[in-house]
Amino acid sequence: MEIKRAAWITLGVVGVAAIAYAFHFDHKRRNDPTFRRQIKKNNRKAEKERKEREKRAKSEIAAFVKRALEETSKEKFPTSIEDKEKYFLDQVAKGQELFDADKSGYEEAAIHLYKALKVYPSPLELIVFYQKTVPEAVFELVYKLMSAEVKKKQEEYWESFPPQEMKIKILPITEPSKTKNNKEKHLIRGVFATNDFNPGDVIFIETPIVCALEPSLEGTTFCSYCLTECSNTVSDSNDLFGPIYCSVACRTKAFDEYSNILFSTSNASSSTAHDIAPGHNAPSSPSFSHETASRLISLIKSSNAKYPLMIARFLARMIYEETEKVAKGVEEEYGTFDHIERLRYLEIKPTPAEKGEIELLRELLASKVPGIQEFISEERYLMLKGKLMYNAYGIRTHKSEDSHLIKENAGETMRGDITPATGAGFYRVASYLTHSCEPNTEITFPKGNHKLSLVAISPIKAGDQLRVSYIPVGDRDMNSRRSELEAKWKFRCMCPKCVSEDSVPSETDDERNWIDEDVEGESSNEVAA
Ligand SMILES: C[S@@+](CC[C@H](N)C(=O)[O-])C[C@H]1O[C@@H](n2cnc3c(N)ncnc32)[C@H](O)[C@@H]1O
Repeated sequence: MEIKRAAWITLGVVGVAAIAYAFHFDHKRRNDPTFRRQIKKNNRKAEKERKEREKRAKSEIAAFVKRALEETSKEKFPTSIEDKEKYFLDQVAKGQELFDADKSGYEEAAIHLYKALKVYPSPLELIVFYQKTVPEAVFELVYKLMSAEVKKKQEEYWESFPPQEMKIKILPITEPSKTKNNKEKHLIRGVFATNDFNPGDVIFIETPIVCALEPSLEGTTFCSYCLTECSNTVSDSNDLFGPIYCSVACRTKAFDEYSNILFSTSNASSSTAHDIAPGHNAPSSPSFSHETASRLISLIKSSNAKYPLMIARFLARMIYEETEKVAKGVEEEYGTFDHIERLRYLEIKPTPAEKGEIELLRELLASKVPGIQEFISEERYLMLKGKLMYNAYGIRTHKSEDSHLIKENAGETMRGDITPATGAGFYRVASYLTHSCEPNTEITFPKGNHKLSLVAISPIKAGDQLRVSYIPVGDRDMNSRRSELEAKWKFRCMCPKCVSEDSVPSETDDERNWIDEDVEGESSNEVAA
């Protein structure tokens, strides 16, 4: 009881002293200019010291990141699975030893853990594990290294893509605002020639990342892989989708890139799977879900919807790339996902149809790649669908008299073509071509398959922007062209023809303003539908 009382008295005395000091302080602050100046000076000094400390810490981290990335870039990473395993365990052990010893070893520990990450097949899983097990300060350093690497890779992307032999560059453009009252500028990219071209010249040829036939043509006389019309067909009796191919080469590519993962009941590798005569199926994969695959197939066929198939193929292709990377120990500098990251897209609002597609895809792929369910989030699926639908081109390989065979799904056709397409393809470079009502290039499929050729239709000088027409132009007036583009593509056409024909020019209707600096974070600058 006595102790408690004494404690209260002490607290009371201290409290009274503090309040008295606060009064004194406030009084001085209000009435004594020298005191006020002194306080301001002290505050400025403290703020300066804080900023200096922050700056020092930042530059220490920057120096560490630079040193660590340089050191890692000189490292000869193992390629075989056994050597990778050994290397991984060795790096993790060294890292742990260092961070267990004391704080002075944190930086070196982070470098070892980062090196371990570079050979681990699923780095994201490992990062989550690190977060739970290594000291927070070490984790922060590893995370900084990873972020710096991603940033560097993004900055270097446009140095190696597109390859020089395509004779084009993809450069940022500031797009004048879409509406006259909107002063905001949007940053997009366009394709520019690096050589001169004459009408009729092929500027580049491109193979799609993925493509798909209109579902009503599957299993008829069109190759499911390259979309060509073929008289001699090759089938794959192990594929529940029932595709036909124009050649063994196309069948093998389709099997390796996606059908093996999606609809094939065969568990064998491509070299053996197709040597099995039709009717003599290879043993099916124990994890393969016939039922889920069949449900996805009937969804695609009954609704005539090719985009769920294109997305399934796209995701399967990503899985294929990852497995190739692990098996061969060689990593493509930029994977499929890196290529689509910067593309614009239309935001798609989820409908019950999309929710069903996502569920089926998740179920199907989870039986092949455990843990992929989380990757196929609703947001990511819709983003992928938006990017594919907004940027894909219709591929026309059929004779016009066969057009009646095609039942296009109106909800999936954005381009205003008069004749239906045989299918659609999603291309890395062509996706960046902007529209003009007076285009200088056109997209063709001269080989009658999925290979896209961009052909010059007027003289082009190095440095000119290459533009195609998204809509039939003919002799339509500016308002009609702009309305179609606004309705289907959600942008106000600012091509030179529309700008010159616009009788009420606005300040945003000037010629485009080319800029050199890199565009950051475009993946989020989607055009709202
Ligand atoms: C199919 S994407 C082309 C890819 C785009 N250049 C990019 O950076 O991802 C179509 C987008 O390009 C822009 N665009 C294309 N042609 C245009 C034009 N004539 N006038 C204004 N914007 C255009 C619009 O923002 C439209 O949303």
